[in-house]
Amino acid sequence: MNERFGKTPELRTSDSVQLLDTTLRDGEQAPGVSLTPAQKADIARALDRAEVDYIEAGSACTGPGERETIKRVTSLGLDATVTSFARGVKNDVDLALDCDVDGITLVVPASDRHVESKVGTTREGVVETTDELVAYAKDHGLWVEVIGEDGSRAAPEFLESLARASHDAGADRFCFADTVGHTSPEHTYEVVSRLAELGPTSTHTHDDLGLAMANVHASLAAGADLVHTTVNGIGERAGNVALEEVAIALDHCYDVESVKLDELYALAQKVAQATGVSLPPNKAVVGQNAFTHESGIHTDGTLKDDAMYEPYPPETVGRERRLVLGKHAGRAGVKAALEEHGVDATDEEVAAVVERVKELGDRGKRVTDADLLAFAEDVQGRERARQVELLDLTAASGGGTPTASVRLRVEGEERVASDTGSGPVDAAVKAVREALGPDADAQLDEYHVDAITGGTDAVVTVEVTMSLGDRSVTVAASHADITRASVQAMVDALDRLLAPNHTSPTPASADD
Ligand SMILES: CC(=O)SCCNC(=O)CCNC(=O)[C@H](O)C(C)(C)COP(=O)(O)OP(=O)(O)OC[C@H]1O[C@@H](n2cnc3c(N)ncnc32)[C@H](O)[C@@H]1OP(=O)(O)O
Repeated sequence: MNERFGKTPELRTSDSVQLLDTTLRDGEQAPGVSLTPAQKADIARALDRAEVDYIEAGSACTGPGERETIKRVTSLGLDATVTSFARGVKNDVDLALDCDVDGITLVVPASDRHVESKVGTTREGVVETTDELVAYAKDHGLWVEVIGEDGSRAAPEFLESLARASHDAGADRFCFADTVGHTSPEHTYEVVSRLAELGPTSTHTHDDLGLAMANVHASLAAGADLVHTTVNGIGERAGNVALEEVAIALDHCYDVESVKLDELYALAQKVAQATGVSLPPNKAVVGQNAFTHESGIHTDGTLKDDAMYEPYPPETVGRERRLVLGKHAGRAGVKAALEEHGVDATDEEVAAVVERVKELGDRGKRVTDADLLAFAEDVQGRERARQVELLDLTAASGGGTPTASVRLRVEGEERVASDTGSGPVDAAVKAVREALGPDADAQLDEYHVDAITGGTDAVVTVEVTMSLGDRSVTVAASHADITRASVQAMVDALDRLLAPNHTSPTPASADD
């Protein structure tokens, strides 16, 4: 817990908070997202590994395909309680039952807009249907949470009578839903306080005003003890509150355990990959920059004390700290980066490398390990024979199987190889590996493509991070041909990794 910050605030947050993750239902409702049965099963397993209490696997009413997918999740034998969304319609409950779920989130209209204009009923009609369907679902052995849809725009007294009717009919809990993400923490606190008097209360928040997290904490302070989340905050429109943010905030600020924190990063990456919704670099907890330090003052402070510029250690959430270089770099960071690559440098040499790093950074460029090492070689007047050089590359795709051939010079000897792949880049990368044989036993840890200019004639920059043993190197290459840029970056990274690691400081000259 955060001893560094002293006293835990006296909020009425329950000692135990459960999470219902709805990535597979509300998360999948994000425009353009559709998960295959295998992807849903894979994400469900990862959520279960993280010990999420409830997994909403989908909406059984959507169609036969979705029902097959939900069945696939329910057949996994997970520890989590697996639920399906159901409208206030008996057939939806039956369809959920067909999928062998453990429970349902029964969504009934709560605001007059939803009651009258959408569903075309009355408040009394909603209470009556809720009463019948909760009793029906409970009779069939389901865990039932009633969600009053658009609850934040509903009349609080009606929401209370709906919650009371739900509990009276046997519902396990009632959920306050800020369906359109429009409300304030104060309103949330007031309404949830009233609902929590009536029975177990959950909260479902959306981020349209950027208040999803604030409203979660207002709900918890008001007595709610279950939070609906999605991984990476994906969901309808601006999305839902993010699982990883709720979990770390509960742990860090209130010492409340909800899920296994060290599973969060792997989970976030899995969901980003499956949904195609990439993680913004500045995303809390799981964004690329969340534990990356570039500015000199921060890097220097972090090198002196890990906690200097971090709220909690990255390992807590399954991550590692990164120190990178750019226009804000200082001597301490550059010296540490050089040492990491086995380069000893005098203070004067470090200062000269810092100057080069800043010049490159000023031009808006990312400063890679390869750039740093090239600056150091230049400043120290070292000539370095390349270990691996790309002499020629031919790649063909479109129509037949993508194929690529490469000609490399490896330690003075020419080597040629060709291979096929899922695309020209894959084929070329395989051909490089083939040409290098066991020498290329390096891992490709990260591969990132950026189009620098717009249009189909764009120059692309490919940045790769490769590692061999305990050495890792980041290299970028730019070219109008993405295959060429990819292979060049990979060859340059291998060239660095295969080079002898240690250099000595330049002997001080008589003039020094
Ligand atoms: C808060 C949320 O996130 S809501 C969840 C959103 N999820 C989904 O929409 C799941 C995917 N949806 C679907 O596949 C389809 O919309 C279906 C199969 C559910 C329904 O399809 P259709 O019968 O063609 O209806 P359609 O989508 O046009 O309209 C939705 C219907 O649900 C009704 N409905 C909406 N909410 C509720 C509710 N809480 N309780 C009861 N009925 C509801 C609407 O009144 C409308 O009924 P109507 O056709 O009689 O006016």
